[in-house]
Amino acid sequence: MVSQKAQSSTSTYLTSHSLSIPSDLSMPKPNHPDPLGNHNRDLAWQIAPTLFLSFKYAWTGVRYAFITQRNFRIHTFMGILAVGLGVFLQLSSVEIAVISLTSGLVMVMELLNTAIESVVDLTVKQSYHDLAKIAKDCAAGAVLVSAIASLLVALALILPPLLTRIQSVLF
Ligand SMILES: Nc1ncnc2c1ncn2[C@@H]1O[C@H](COP(=O)(O)OP(=O)(O)OP(=O)(O)O)[C@@H](O)[C@H]1O
Repeated sequence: MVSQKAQSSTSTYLTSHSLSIPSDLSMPKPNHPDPLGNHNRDLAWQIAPTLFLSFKYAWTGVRYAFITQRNFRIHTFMGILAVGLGVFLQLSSVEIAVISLTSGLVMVMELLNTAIESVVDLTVKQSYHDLAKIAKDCAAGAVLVSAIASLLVALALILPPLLTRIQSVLF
């Protein structure tokens, strides 16, 4: 049921961006030779020929996650808020770096979670499989653990100076 919802948002995204899923994913199409001469990518449908295109595809992935994944949007907003508060409260550069790292880690985990969900859906389609459940639950667990760690870091570094600032304004 939830998978159907995820698949429908993926389909909407693909349709609105004039993209489609290749009908025969099992057939390798080695008509895009690896420009670096690596021979370990024979199964890849396409290999980005330039560094610029690699960045473009990576950005497309971030955009896809932002558009289709509500949790990714929430984590992005929370990360911006945490770093913004750090700057506003004039935390040290090391403290802001730690907040940025942990906030970024949650977004990275959310991107990997989205990637794993897509590969699982691609593999098992709409059928139930215990291993699909384990893969999705563990990927979601990774996001949860990183979010808790990020929250603890934010509480430890932001809350004390924030409370001091609020007290100084009120009293
Ligand atoms: N094919 C499947 N087989 C078994 N269980 C599945 C399958 N698809 C989904 N599930 C179960 O449903 C849960 C929710 O699936 P979904 O695809 O929405 O992942 P999610 O991690 O909750 O997504 P999101 O991160 O977008 O909230 C999974 O964590 C898993 O327990």
